[in-house]
Amino acid sequence: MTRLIALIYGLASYAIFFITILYAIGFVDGMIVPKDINAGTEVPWLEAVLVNLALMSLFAIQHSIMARKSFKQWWTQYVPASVERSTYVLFASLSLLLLFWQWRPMPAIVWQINNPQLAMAMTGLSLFGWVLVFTSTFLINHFELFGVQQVVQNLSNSEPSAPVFRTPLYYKFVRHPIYLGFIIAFWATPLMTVGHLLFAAVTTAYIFVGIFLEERDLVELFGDDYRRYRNRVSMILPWRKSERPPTQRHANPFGLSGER
Ligand SMILES: C[S@@+](CC[C@H](N)C(=O)[O-])C[C@H]1O[C@@H](n2cnc3c(N)ncnc32)[C@H](O)[C@@H]1O
Repeated sequence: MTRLIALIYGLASYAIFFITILYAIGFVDGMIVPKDINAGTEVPWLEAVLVNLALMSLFAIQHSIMARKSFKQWWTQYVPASVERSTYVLFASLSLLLLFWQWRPMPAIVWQINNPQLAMAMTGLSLFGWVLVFTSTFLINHFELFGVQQVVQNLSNSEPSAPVFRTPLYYKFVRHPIYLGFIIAFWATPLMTVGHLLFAAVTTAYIFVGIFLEERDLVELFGDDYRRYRNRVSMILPWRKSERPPTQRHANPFGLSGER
């Protein structure tokens, strides 16, 4: 019975996440949803900046803290391990929904593309970013990332699968295609307002902090496999890294050579 409740909870959290990500596309790209990033009542700019920063910080803090191993160890004393990931997904979705609801528009224009073909190309590029995000989650393990695999395994009384290091397709070119997808989706817009710029800049900065924390955990989890991968494949932009032995990189972090 408890396992069935866990499954229903996991599926409900996944459904809320799915609605949230669809809303996020409409919110950022100004499509379909009732309130997008430039909609709503205008308030004094200082109030708008403070409220928007607080909303983004709430998401960032929740998202970073709940993803750490030490937090999970403490938290699973109170929450069954099988629903830990679903709870994380649920809290992240709720903090994003709060952001969409309470976001204060800042409509001053930073850039605007008036050429219809070019404007459409920018929106297309943003949608390509979302496709990159979505498809990359399947390359890693979509249902494990969003907690569904854990509640299904728990229902069938099987052991949770150990994390597997994967580098398929996009992961051969960049280490963080999901984050690259978000950056493209947030910056490629035909109408960049001050509010949208604040959103794109803060989330991009947060992504780089997230990468730092995530890679620390990945090195701990996968050891030399991840270190070698990091030496070989670039972080976010798909250009080839010059291959150098890892020892030389550590010994000589500024790339200064004593050789003449
Ligand atoms: C939201 S995903 C982001 C993945 C990656 N940073 C990206 O941008 O595509 C975060 C989860 O992916 C896992 N992860 C990241 N890279 C991975 C890889 N190459 N293989 C397996 N899991 C990975 C992390 O351990 C973390 O649980």
